[in-house]
Amino acid sequence: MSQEAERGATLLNVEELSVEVLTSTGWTGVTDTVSFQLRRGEVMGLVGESGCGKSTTALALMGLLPKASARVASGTVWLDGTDLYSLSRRQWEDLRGDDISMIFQEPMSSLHPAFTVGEQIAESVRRHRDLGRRDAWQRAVALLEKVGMPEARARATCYPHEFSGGMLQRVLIAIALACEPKVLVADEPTTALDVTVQAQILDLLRSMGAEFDLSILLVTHDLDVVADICDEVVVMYAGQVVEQATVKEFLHAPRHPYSRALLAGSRPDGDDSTELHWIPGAPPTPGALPPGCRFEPRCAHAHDRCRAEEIALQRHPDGSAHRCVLDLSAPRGE
Ligand SMILES: Nc1ncnc2c1ncn2[C@@H]1O[C@H](COP(=O)(O)OP(=O)(O)OP(=O)(O)O)[C@@H](O)[C@H]1O
Repeated sequence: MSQEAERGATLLNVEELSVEVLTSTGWTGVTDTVSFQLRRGEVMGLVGESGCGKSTTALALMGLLPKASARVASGTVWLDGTDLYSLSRRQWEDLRGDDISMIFQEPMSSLHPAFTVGEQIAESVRRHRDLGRRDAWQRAVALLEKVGMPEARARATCYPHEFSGGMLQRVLIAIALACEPKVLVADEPTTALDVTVQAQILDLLRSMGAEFDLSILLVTHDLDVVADICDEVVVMYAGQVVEQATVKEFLHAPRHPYSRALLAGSRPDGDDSTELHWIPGAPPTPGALPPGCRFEPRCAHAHDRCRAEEIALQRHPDGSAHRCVLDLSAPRGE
């Protein structure tokens, strides 16, 4: 079997995506030629410290960048063979929900306070499927049952403020899955929840992913979450992809010094916290990038070449990639 077949066919192909945002000095790049491939049925973690461009990337591939302050400068996103940036506004609206859905950290901000959750799920179903009100309502109740909502029929008639954060995230997952999309983009979906509820929502995502044959792009800063449910990882630093690897490769033999630093920092002695908060220094701000490698000022392995030239992303035959003159994964011996 070819390596491509073993890893599954590519469903979402992000090619050289660069996004700019409007700052006091004008349009400034915040992501730079981001490329990765999400395969069918795969759960991919998009990780990196705060400000590295994870959410911007996620919004860009949903066509949801805030128009006044952010724009795609270059690059292409293909979803199952469709060039997303060639779509009209109307086609984007049809695609979102139908083929690709997104859930956010704060479920409350995605729901309308004045409508019951059942109405909101049914509305999402009706927007994409030719169903009458009664059938859409039945589907909403069935979806709530599927995402583990107790007493789904009764809870469908409740308003968002009547739910806990974890239950609201289940409602959002029900809306996201209402039309059985191919891809779910989840931006820190468990960050606002307490630890027990986080585990339940991750279990739900995992089981929904398997049941619906979903590909999931999971934006997270939590490496426990990555280890728990992801198959593949894309590591971003200062707007660039610095490593793409299977979770196993990433956890046991990361190639890039930044990946290694994240992993080391997520396991401080006597503390099982996995927040990415400890690497000395801070990522550069978008308008003030160092010459050469963007991680060089914080890198324990840096040398002259890293300061002198930009480092290209190297692609490897097994589908992984890294952006460094070194390869720290000694066992693979490159
Ligand atoms: N609409 C915007 N206008 C101005 N700057 C923006 C906008 N959106 C993002 N940025 C800037 O782009 C950079 C990347 O932000 P982004 O939210 O994508 O990072 P992130 O990795 O998702 O971080 P976090 O984990 O904190 O959400 C940051 O410097 C951020 O301030």
